[in-house]
Amino acid sequence: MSALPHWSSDDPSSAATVQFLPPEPTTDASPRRPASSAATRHRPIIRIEGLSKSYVAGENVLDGISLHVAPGSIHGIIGRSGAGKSTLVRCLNRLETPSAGQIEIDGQDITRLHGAALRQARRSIGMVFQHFNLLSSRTAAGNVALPLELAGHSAAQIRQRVPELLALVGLAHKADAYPVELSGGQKQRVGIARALALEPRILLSDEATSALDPETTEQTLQLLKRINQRLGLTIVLISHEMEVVRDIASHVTVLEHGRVIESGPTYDVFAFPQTPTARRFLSSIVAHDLPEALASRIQPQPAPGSAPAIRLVLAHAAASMPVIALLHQHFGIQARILHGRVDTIGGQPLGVLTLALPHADVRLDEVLAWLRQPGLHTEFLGHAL
Ligand SMILES: Nc1ncnc2c1ncn2[C@@H]1O[C@H](COP(=O)(O)OP(=O)(O)OP(=O)(O)O)[C@@H](O)[C@H]1O
Repeated sequence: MSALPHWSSDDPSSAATVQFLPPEPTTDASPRRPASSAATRHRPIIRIEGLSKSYVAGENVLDGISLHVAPGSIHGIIGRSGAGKSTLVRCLNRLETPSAGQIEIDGQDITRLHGAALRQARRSIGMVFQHFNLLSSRTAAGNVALPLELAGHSAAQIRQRVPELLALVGLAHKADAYPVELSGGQKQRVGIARALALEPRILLSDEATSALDPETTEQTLQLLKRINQRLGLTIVLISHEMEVVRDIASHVTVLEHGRVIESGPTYDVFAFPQTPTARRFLSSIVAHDLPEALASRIQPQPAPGSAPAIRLVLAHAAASMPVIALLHQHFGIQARILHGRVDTIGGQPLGVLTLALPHADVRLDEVLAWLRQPGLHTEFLGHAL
């Protein structure tokens, strides 16, 4: 006997009647991400085309990467260990030499540059590292002065510029301190001031907050954000911490085996990941994937005591929609939350909920049709026991 005889277990996409429509014009709530974004509207400051890199002949660590980075954006690069993130970022400032492809920075193909021309181009790209890479024999001021000295600035220019840079990162009072006398967060701020010394247009950050505690991470991210906004600096940031990407990146690219598998505005990638890898990666932030124990309780066919299970992505304004109350109001359904999370991505709310919808008197296809509303994406998962 089926416990839910009136629910349709047919293909839910063949939904018929729409019982209730919102007052505003409906737009397609498709899970596919929008094609147009800031990264495609502006002339990119970084344009990577067909970039490949191998350390060992025949083994591509980067495999035909094409990627555009919009000026003024903060672009996160995520992916498993060994996916090629550091190699990609190190190709951007030619710490690594690409095996094939082009990298244009501000319209100039840096893969063709050598010697003095390459050194000149590198000045427009600063870099911060996970372990700060400060010279222990130099004070904070001395570390910040180093790139200026190497670039041939006069002593008078350096005396003027270094205090400005230390003030920018909130360390004017630590000019004479040696690295050993600084906390991790302070060392990283010296690293950031040093990276900004030659007024780069791009800042590369390779796990810059990974060695810091959560509070210091937050302060460092706020500093990077301020610098991004105040100086219009483009930041390319590798992080294995999805919270960092959520809090700071306007765009994100997911790498797997040296290839781009997803790329777009952070909100869209987080709300509608297109690949299992990205879904897994984002699961600490967005509840796309169900815990194993729960997933195994959802079966394709109804069974006695089971209830249809759906996943709802509530994006933008829809995230504040009282969807459970509305399901009850319109269909008399007493939805049960099986799993879910609401978070804020780039200042915008995003909710992902898995609901069980026990009810005997309504057709599932009608409920799914009603759920097709702006900002709401619904996926029928099966029948939850
Ligand atoms: N200098 C090198 N010589 C040889 N192989 C290298 C070198 N640097 C990186 N690799 C290899 O290239 C692959 C990609 O490494 P990369 O450091 O770019 O990945 P990643 O995504 O940044 O990893 P992680 O998150 O662990 O830092 C790995 O298999 C790594 O072993």
